[in-house]
Amino acid sequence: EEQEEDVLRELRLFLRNLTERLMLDRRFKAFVKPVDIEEVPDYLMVIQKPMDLSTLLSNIDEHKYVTIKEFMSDADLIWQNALEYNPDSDPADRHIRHRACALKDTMRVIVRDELDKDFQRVCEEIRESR
Ligand SMILES: CC(=O)c1csc(NC(=O)C2C[NH2+]C2)n1
Repeated sequence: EEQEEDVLRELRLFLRNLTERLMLDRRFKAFVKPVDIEEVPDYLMVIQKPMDLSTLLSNIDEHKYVTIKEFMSDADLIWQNALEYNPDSDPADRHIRHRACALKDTMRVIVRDELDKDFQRVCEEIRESR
């Protein structure tokens, strides 16, 4: 009903704000756009489910996420993919892994500190009712 749509509108506002803040952070520049398959032709041989911050933003606008858990499943792909694609000990791999870990921790801290637990539960109830 309408009150449910009010809740989901507020969730989308939170998710857009979170995603936009991550996109503005210089550390996460490599995660803003999809990996360019022309530049990195082997990427799709290693990574089954590519994800990036601009794709998250499009998904939000397409009402893909009803709970924070669903959003975090996609958002976690970004840093998980980076750790998988960059496993070596060379400095370039270590550098992007460091940024992937910073992305993971930054997202979790913002969600823990800024998303109300009761609000999260209301979103879960809506998902279970559909
Ligand atoms: C988004 C992502 O995970 C990404 C973009 S470039 C890259 N890795 C490299 O450019 C090389 C460093 N060793 C391979 N990883």
